[in-house]
Amino acid sequence: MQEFDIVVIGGGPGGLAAAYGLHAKGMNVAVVEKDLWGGTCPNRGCDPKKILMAAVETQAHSEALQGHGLSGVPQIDWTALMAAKRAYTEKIPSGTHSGLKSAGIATFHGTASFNADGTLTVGDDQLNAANWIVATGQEPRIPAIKGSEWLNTSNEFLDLDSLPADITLMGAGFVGVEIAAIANAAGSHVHLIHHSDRPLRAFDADLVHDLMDRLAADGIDVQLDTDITAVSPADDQYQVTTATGESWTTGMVLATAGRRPVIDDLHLDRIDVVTTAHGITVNGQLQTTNPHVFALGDVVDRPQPKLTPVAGFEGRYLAETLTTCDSPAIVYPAIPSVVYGKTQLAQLGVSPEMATIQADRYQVKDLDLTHWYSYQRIQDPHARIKVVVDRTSQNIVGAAILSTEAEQVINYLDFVIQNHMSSADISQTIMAYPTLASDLGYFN
Ligand SMILES: Cc1cc2nc3c(=O)[nH]c(=O)nc-3n(C[C@H](O)[C@H](O)[C@H](O)COP(=O)(O)OP(=O)(O)OC[C@H]3O[C@@H](n4cnc5c(N)ncnc54)[C@H](O)[C@@H]3O)c2cc1C
Ligand SMILES: NC(=O)c1ccc[n+]([C@@H]2O[C@H](COP(=O)([O-])OP(=O)(O)OC[C@H]3O[C@@H](n4cnc5c(N)ncnc54)[C@H](O)[C@@H]3O)[C@@H](O)[C@H]2O)c1
Repeated sequence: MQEFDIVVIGGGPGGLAAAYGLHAKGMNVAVVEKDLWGGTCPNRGCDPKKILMAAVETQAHSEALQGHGLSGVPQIDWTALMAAKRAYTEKIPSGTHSGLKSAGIATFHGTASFNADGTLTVGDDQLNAANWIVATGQEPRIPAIKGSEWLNTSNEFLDLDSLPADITLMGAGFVGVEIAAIANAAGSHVHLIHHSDRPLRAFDADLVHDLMDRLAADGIDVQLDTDITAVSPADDQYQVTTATGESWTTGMVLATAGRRPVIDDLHLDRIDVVTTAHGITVNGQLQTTNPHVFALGDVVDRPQPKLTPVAGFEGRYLAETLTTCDSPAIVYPAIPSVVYGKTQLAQLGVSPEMATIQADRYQVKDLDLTHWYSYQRIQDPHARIKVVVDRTSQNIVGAAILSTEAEQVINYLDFVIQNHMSSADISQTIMAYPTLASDLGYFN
């Protein structure tokens, strides 16, 4: 039996933030990882996705300037782009593991499983700890349809040797919309199929509608209120069938219908940790129903979006609070969400929809940005922002933006909201001009 102060299960961004923080406070820490050290984000999530997106964004900027000083749209070389992605991702697991080892954090590679006596088995190793942190993340959910065994996921897409000429995505959430943008820009014909009329439900409905129009204008076959009911092999392709009997042949079908918590192997029932279909139940201190077991990151059942910076924030919170008594509950700052692509959709703070419901408290400014200098310069065809302003303080408290530059603007607004600033406050800062940052003072 090997004894530790804390054992962290899951070597992703959340687990690693907790492990390094607790180690820095003098704790004897071990981390267990069953697959790739570094977890989803750097191996098969945010980072490889955004490497592919670099080509998409550059192509989109060039496309917008056709007839405005550029001629010829660059084409994506999938093989070379995938090689660039792999050159980055292949170093992640060994680099992450050696970072832990050189810091003096114990590591175990294998699937962790709790025993009824509260200890942990990892292969041939038996571990015991005063406290445990479960940070095992999520994995793609495979819908139970006829032929579900033929469905692939974002894991396979982000490591494809060659891109099929036709690809079908089942679900228009974050993953589906981003993969649609990449595959479309790289030359594949994309079917983006969503079962309801409300894709990207967490985002402003008007801007989502605008985004769907943009995707359709780019040549993506966007079908809402459509259920894929069966997938079957057809020669070296697949036949997709919908509930209304429509069908087509496609080179690959991806389940992009959401993700599920990775908890099956842990046997959490043996140690009285309660879970739901959405993940592990925790209190405000991220403590589970077993007082010695904590959980963080994507595996937790909580309303905050499941994003890398949120997992890291929770890891740092636990590193701080596990070493103190009677710690205060975690308080999340405003959390920006961005759907990347040729056109980016971003949102932060009080949503325009919520602000409209509470109209006596908030004002929503719906601004067409296409004629603003920053967007004319790059010929951004559909830039629009909704800014939420608190009527009493005049502070900006929320925003939703659709534009090729949304990821930058939302991060500037994150600082504005975090620092309780109004446009008048922003005007007291001299920004480099003309830039997206110098636009901030004009938002109300
Ligand atoms: C395609 C895609 C794109 C994304 N893009 C973005 C983005 O642009 N921005 C963003 O902020 N977020 C993005 N995300 C979400 C982001 O990847 C996650 O929020 C983040 O990785 C969560 O970190 P985590 O530490 O909670 O879990 P994970 O990173 O999933 O790590 C959990 C680790 O636990 C391990 N594990 C599981 N069970 C066991 C066990 N029994 N024993 C031992 N180890 C175990 C797993 O192998 C895994 O390595 C994306 C996700 C996907 C799938
Ligand atoms: N840019 C980013 O920050 C980014 C990118 C990718 C993923 N993520 C994170 O990962 C999480 C998971 O992303 P995701 O896209 O897998 O899930 P998601 O929940 O965002 O989207 C899945 C969508 O599929 C729909 N769906 C469910 N069943 C379906 C079916 N049978 N047919 C068609 N559609 C169906 C759901 O209604 C939902 O809208 C996100 O919530 C986000 O937190 C973030």
